[in-house]
Amino acid sequence: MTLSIKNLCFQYGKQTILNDVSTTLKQGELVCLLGPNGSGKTTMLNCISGFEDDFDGYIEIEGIPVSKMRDTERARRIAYMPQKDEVNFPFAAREVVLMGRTPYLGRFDVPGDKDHALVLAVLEALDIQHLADQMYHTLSGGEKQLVRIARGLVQGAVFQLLDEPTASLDLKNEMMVLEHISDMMLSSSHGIVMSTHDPNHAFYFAQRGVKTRAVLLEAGAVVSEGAPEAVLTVDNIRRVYRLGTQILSFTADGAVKPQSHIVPIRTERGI
Ligand SMILES: Nc1ncnc2c1ncn2[C@@H]1O[C@H](COP(=O)(O)OP(=O)(O)OP(=O)(O)O)[C@@H](O)[C@H]1O
Repeated sequence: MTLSIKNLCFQYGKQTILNDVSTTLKQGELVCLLGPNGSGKTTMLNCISGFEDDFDGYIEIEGIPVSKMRDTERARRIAYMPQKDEVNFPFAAREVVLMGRTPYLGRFDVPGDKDHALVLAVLEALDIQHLADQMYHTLSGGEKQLVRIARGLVQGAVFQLLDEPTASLDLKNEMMVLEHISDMMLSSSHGIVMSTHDPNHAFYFAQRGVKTRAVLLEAGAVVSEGAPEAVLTVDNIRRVYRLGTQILSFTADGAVKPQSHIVPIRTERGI
């Protein structure tokens, strides 16, 4: 299955946010969506998920426009983990995760044993089972993030859109989420778009053997896309972020291949 984005343009009022973006996401492939603050990453994910529908261009799965799909049909194909969301009612974390099963329930159905078991399994996989009965609104930012990731996972959609899933996570939880995403990619046929501010995430996934593509946005347009080493070069990063970097290579314990690692050196303010 392929998710195709063709000539996507989006404006807020008169401000162009996305300018003729075309790319694809195939099952079995992970796209790291990178770009400076305000370059349009979240807006692009909002358009793909159907959260924003007032765009020009096409977003299709196997030729069927996502905007023409019924909500449940779309939710079975695309799960969206937004950067932030407000759950305004006093739900326990486990109930928030259980909401991911909604696309599989009829209007008057209640979740069954299988749904509850899946929720528990995902909470355990993310090592947050101890949060299950805590009220969502009382969780820390990082804990909420993990609960939202769990909700996306139980949704079981082919395509997963993750908006900065590791923002506000501590070092260990960031690595755990990266490991979980790469394990999921290696053991199933999901397609993932993950926006991130850390280009090293793309190198990490590629090094783990995940079919990884980097897409670099600047001011709402794709400036480069392809294999992480081809996109995340010193020149491209200087051009897009106005940041001088060095790319190091190291071989992690137990790894067979060396992994690249971008180290920021200095900004190029005023240039
Ligand atoms: N509701 C809105 N109304 C007007 N402008 C908006 C709105 N939401 C976002 N924007 C603008 O759209 C542009 C792109 O925002 P977007 O959140 O997509 O960028 P981003 O690449 O995800 O940024 P970040 O890395 O900071 O999360 C920004 O200039 C932002 O100010």
